[in-house]
Amino acid sequence: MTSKAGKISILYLNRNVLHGGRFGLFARTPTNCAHMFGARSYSSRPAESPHPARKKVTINTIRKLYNDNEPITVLTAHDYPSASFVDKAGIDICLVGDSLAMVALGHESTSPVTMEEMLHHCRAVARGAKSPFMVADMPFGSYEGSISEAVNNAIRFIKDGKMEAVKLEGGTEMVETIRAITRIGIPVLGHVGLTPQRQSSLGGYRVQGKTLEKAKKLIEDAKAIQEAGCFGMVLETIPEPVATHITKLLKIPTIGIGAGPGTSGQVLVQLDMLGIFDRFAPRFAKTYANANSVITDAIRTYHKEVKERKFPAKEHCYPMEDGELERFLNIVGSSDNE
Ligand SMILES: Nc1nc(=O)c2c([nH]1)NC[C@@H]1CN(c3ccc(C(=O)N[C@@H](CCC(=O)O)C(=O)O)cc3)CN21
Ligand SMILES: CC(C)C(=O)C(=O)O
Repeated sequence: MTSKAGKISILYLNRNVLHGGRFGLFARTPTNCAHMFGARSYSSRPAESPHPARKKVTINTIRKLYNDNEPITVLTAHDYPSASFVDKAGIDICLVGDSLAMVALGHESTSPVTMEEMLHHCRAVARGAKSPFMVADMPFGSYEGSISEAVNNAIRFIKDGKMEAVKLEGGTEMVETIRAITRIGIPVLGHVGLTPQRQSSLGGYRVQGKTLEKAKKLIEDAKAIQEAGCFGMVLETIPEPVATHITKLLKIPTIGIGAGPGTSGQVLVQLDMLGIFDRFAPRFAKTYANANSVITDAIRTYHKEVKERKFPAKEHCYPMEDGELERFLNIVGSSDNE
């Protein structure tokens, strides 16, 4: 390597970091370099099956969790590694939320994300998570124009996106749409309260249902979409007493985000709870890790080690075949390599 090339660091996300040491096609074995350099064999775990035995979560499982009064866990994923984390951790429902527009694509709101983009993310998530029940957000503009468009787009999430259910925002005004989608056998997760796709008309990401009148409207919406056939619904950013009351009133599970502990389950955006997304932090977004600084520190160290020629070390290099090095050096001269 020339000294010039040695100063260029290229970001290469290591699969083993992302997957906690799961090796796939590119498995490295200790024999790659060890015999050449006499290095100690370094840690290498046996290949695991991509998704160790975990029972598939179906809509019946969700129903049973609800009947048993066991909290339902929901977490978003937007790509293959984030989906594999959801699966490995035992989460019940994996949501490909349109919040990916903001946290994974850098948009200012969820509105710009398209059907094609959502389907692209869904397919990656479906490859990464096999056990959770798989739900995708229908993006803004994909279900409001007409019922047939909504139905056709819901079908695309099942056929092309490899999802099992769809989520869509709205209350009484979405009843016919929800009915049409559930009638053809696609489970629908409703979403009322703060509906981010309508943030312009809500005046931003504000708490919803803070007055008696607005709480009553929320209750009406929740009852209407239950009646329309939703298997559950997200209650987003509403006062805890309102969410608890709605949960008691309904016969289907409520999944809260910023709705307090009285709902049937909880959902968070994965990049929020990992402490990676740092553009804003809603009050409800508890961080369970500070992955932003872990990742930044790791990349900083990599950058530094390349600049200082500490990486790659001998154990990251490949030997020639036995006896070939001497023959090679005889031809090219040994001074090059020292
Ligand atoms: N990263 C991320 N996390 C989310 O939870 C999330 C998204 N993005 N994008 C789509 C929606 C938008 N969401 C949001 C965004 C901001 C607040 C927020 O900051 N709310 C204020 C409340 C303000 C009030 O009092 O009305 C807060 O302080 O929590 C809430 C929900 C939830 N969803
Ligand atoms: C925050 C959850 C409920 C969501 O809708 C999303 O991720 O888009």
